[in-house]
Amino acid sequence: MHLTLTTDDPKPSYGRRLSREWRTLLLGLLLCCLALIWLMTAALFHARSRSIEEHAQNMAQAQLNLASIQFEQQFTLLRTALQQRALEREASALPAPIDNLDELWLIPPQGAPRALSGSSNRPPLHIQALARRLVSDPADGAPFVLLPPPLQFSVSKRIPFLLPACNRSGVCRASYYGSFNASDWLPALLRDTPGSQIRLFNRAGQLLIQSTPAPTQTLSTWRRLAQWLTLLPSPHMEASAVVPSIPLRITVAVSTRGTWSTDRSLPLLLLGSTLLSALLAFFGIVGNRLHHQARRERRQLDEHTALLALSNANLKKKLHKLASTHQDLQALLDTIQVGVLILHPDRHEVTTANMAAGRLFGLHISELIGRSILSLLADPADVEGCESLLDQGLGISDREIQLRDGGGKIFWSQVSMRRVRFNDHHSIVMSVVDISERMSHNQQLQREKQETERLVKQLQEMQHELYERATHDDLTGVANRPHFLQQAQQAYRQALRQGTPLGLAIIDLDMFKLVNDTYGHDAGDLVLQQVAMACESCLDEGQQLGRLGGEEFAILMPHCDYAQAIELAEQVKRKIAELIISYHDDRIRVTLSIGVSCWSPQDRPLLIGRLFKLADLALYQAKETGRNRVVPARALNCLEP
Ligand SMILES: Nc1nc2c(ncn2[C@@H]2O[C@H](COP(=O)(O)OP(=O)(O)OP(=O)(O)O)[C@@H](O)[C@H]2O)c(=O)[nH]1
Repeated sequence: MHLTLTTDDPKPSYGRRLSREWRTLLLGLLLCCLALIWLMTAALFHARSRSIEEHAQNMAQAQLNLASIQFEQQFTLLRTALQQRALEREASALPAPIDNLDELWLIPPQGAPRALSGSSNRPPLHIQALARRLVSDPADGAPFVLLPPPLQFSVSKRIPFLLPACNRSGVCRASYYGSFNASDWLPALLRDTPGSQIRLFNRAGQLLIQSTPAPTQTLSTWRRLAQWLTLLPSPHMEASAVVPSIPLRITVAVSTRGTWSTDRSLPLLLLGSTLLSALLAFFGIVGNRLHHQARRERRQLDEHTALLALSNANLKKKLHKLASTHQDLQALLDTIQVGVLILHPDRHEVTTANMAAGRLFGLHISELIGRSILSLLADPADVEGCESLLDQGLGISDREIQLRDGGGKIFWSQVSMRRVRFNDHHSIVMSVVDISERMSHNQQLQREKQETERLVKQLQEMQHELYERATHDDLTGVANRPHFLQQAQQAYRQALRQGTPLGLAIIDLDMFKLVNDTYGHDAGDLVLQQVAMACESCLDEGQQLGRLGGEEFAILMPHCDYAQAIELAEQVKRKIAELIISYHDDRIRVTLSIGVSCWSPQDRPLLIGRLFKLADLALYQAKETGRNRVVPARALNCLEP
């Protein structure tokens, strides 16, 4: 399975990148091997150098031994010369000594003397004369100390390298310097040769210092000069020996600085150059990759820049178009007398508003823009409701909402909100109509309506009361005579239409005058109320009780024939006869006399008054026949309905 990466920018395949990494790895390994080889070479070279140094030190020691022998010979000659000169001076005058030891002068082989100590820069006459004499005759016969000329030796050794083409050789050169400790022999020498001069020559055999020091001062002066002469740049090898025949210590110092530096630094240079090459190769590879990457990124950046410029131009065009559209929209909105606000779909902030909206809220349009519409809602419940609806993307249609204007004043408004797409952007268009005046009228109307409803209700109650008063008996609450007669007329008409029977019973309390006379009129009223209630309790639905006047009542019984009417009358009579009415401490009992009449469909039509007349005749008959009785009208032979 091959993995193929496809992008707009062609990149090397995975296999090619892998081989490049392998090449880099192999190059690194090769450089490491080379560095290892050069390290081994440096170690071998260092070992060889150590052997050469040992050889050079042996050579120096041998030269030192040779110098010791030469010194011994020189001082033997010196002693002999001194003894010979001492004998010769007995007959000749000694040259004027140089008394001032603090003034030491260096007399170069060619040139003017130079002060080594003291304050005078100009040499005195005797120094100038001495210099002239020494230049003309350096081998003057005055006593002198001669240091041997510098010894030089050289060693040469071939140093093979591992690489066949590289044959190198190292050369060691060293200079011989001598110093001596004159603490023992120089005072004795000066004592033996009083007034003598000491001359100091350099390693080329040229006279440097000529002096006749006092014994006590000469020691330190000469030690200082000797130290000055024996200064070495930086000795690395040192050997010393004591000349056995004279109190002289000879020190040989061999400077190797600069001798082996070339050969010692060569492996280090090679190693450094190898490491530097490795580093350069590494940084070259990395730099190459970075360069390619930078070029690729630069190309991508250029493409992105071009795309950005293109989109920027398009954006400018759209912005320009949007600005002109916005101006048109603003002009259009300003012609509308309804407040219109355009809101951000998510933040619900006002982005555009017309002048009518500004007037509604008492704010300039610029003050409205940026405000959250939720901050303009006065009722927290509306805030929650509107926020929920807007978040769900739903709209609001003609909702009556209380808004708060810029001064904090609350006014009623009719608000509609709808999410629209305008210029490829979603927005919420909100229309606001001030309905505070209408709401005030509505509230006034509502109040008036409530008042009217209250009055109507009161009127109805009064009407009902009037009706009740007009149709019902004040004392017993049953239908009064006119209303009962009216109802009897209607029931009769209905019986005629439907062809159903209609029963009528007229009831009269027996001996009621006696009740009034015995217990009083109030007791009579109570009896009338209790009798009416007892009679009503015996009635079925549709049957009607009425008070015809005084102690006289009547019962209208639709759909009842004679038998049913008589049965009901008997029931009422029994009920009243069993009724005991308590009045204070008295127990009052009354009876009824009832006359019953009935119209049947088989009968011929009659006036309702005739039916009453028949019942009344029957009642009269009941009174006449002993009271507490029910007498049907049909029992009266003389009467026909
Ligand atoms: N307490 C009271 N008495 C009334 C009322 N209306 C009529 N009366 C009395 O009822 C009595 C009727 O008496 P009467 O007509 O003589 O009849 P009665 O005494 O019942 O005798 P009979 O009918 O023959 O049995 C009268 O005394 C009236 O004053 C009323 O509303 N209240």
